[in-house]
Amino acid sequence: MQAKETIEEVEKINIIDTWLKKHRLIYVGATRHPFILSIRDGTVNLSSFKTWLGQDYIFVRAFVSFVASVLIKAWKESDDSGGDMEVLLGAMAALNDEIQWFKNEASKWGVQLSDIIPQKANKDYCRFLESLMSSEVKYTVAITAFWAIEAVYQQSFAHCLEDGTNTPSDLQATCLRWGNDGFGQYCHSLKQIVNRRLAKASDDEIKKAEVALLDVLEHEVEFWNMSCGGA
Ligand SMILES: Cc1ncc(CN)c(N)n1
Repeated sequence: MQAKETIEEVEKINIIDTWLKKHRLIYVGATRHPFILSIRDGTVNLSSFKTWLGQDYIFVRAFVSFVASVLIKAWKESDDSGGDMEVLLGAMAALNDEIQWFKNEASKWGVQLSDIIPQKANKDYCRFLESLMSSEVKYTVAITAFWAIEAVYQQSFAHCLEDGTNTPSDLQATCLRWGNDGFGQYCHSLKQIVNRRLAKASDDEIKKAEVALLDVLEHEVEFWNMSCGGA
């Protein structure tokens, strides 16, 4: 009995890692997608890359509003003992740079951002973000989704920068954008916030946060599929 309680306590401290083990298949599907693997081995189709670039620019604009809503929830619901506001403000500032980065990359690759029409997977993902912006959705659930969205990109693009990969030199900057150590550290800070919130959350919130994580992973897979010319 004593031993079982100890395991449960340990799992409560790091619920995220427990979930990532439990949902390993879909997590690997999102972070080791064929599109990412094609960047990593240098066989990436440049028209797929340009599709991803244009569609992601639209996504990031919706993502900014979502992050603003998470910031508002943090202000209303968090005791901020873990410096949540600072981390979220840093995220907003990074997204400002990210939007500028997309504009520069688009002009480099000849992608006309004003002509981009959002595809179904992108519209579905943006609608999901909007659903999380509702005041009915708790901070713990929204920040779990937020961490997952950032972590998928960090894990995916860092994979393309490992030793022995064949990532094309003109895509290195893209991989570094999300695969750099600073972004990894930022994702780690978000994960700590999420684990701290989940350790204190009600069973209902924990259940909703786990569903939000799974929803994010499914949307990320669909987003990569769309970039490869799927849905
Ligand atoms: C689809 C998607 N997911 C995540 C990220 C990282 N902010 C992004 N730019 N686009």
